[in-house]
Amino acid sequence: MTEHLVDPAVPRDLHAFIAGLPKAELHVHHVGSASPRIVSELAARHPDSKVPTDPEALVDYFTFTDFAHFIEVYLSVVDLIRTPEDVRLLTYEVARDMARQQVRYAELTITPFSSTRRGIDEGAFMAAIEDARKAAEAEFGTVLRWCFDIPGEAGLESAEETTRLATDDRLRPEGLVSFGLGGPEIGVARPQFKPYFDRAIAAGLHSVPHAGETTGPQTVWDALTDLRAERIGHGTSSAQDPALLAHLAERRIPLEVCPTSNIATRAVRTLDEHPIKEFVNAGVLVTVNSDDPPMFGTDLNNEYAVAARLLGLDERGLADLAKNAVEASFLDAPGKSRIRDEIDTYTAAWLAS
Ligand SMILES: O=C(O)c1cccc(C(=O)CC[C@H]2O[C@@H](n3cnc4c(=O)[nH]cnc43)[C@H](O)[C@@H]2O)c1
Ligand SMILES: [Zn+2]
Repeated sequence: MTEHLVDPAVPRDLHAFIAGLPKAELHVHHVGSASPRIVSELAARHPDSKVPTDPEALVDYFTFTDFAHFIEVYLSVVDLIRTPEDVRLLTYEVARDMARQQVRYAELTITPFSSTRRGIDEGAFMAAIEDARKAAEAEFGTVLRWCFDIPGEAGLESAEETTRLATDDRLRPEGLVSFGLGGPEIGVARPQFKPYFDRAIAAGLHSVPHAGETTGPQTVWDALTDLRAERIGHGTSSAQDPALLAHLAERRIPLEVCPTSNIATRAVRTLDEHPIKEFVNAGVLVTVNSDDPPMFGTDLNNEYAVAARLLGLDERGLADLAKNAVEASFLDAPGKSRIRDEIDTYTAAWLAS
């Protein structure tokens, strides 16, 4: 366990339980998962980069004044990924870090536009992520699936390119299950992306846009109505609208909650002010996720510890939280059953010991 991530308000044995708990993660970004180890390796390949390689300097570099600053730093890490081999390394090593946390299944959000516009060949990009996915499953036992997201701030050109890459049968990777929308929300209205989501949904992809992370509940309504969202990335501001919470609960539309991310980007002031408990009390299906873990100084295990504290969860409560992510995932029924059974077996053995 990483010592700086041990929350003193959470008993040590609950941290240990979380560390071994089989988990699924539904909201985690590809480039945003590059650990200091991975960043160092990429920076060594591309020494002209301004991204620091020293882990201590990286902590400062990954301290954000607001969401816009976060995106600026994020893009400097994107600039480290220049070749298909960089893409493969990043993807494979991210899976290794997930496996260490007992992540059995992850839907990883990838922004292919950022790579293709920087000159990486689109076919080689798809081959690199697929090669890493297959190797990770065989070697680490972690099943990866992809969400391709539009970087909204990059405009409709990026929406067109992302939709093309996600729906062209000659390119579309086998692991692709969903279609997203990320980046800043302020000034980037959701409805303009409706035609692109319509095409992606028609091609069989699930709709999972970010909404309500840095803007109000209307953005979540827009994501539901115009983008036909099946899950909401963050959805934090839903707490301001009781009718929206009731709608999410009634339709079983899960929220992908990322508590530490919301503090790091200053979308929420403190963890104690985070509305996760309001979501649970309203009957919303809550999943807990790490978003851009090294950039936000967290990992998935820490997010479960945060949830344990904010929601007052014991081992059974944490197992139910892990099962929420399985239920909300786009895994097939046998895949869901397998992870649920593993969670139950692990929890029963832990409680019996
Ligand atoms: O690649 C480019 O050239 C480019 C140009 C303009 C804007 C962008 C982006 O906005 C990239 C943003 C990208 O950010 C990702 N992301 C990562 N973490 C979060 C998050 O916590 N909330 C929202 N978005 C996030 C996401 O994958 C975006 O697509 C790129
Ligand atoms: Zn995100």
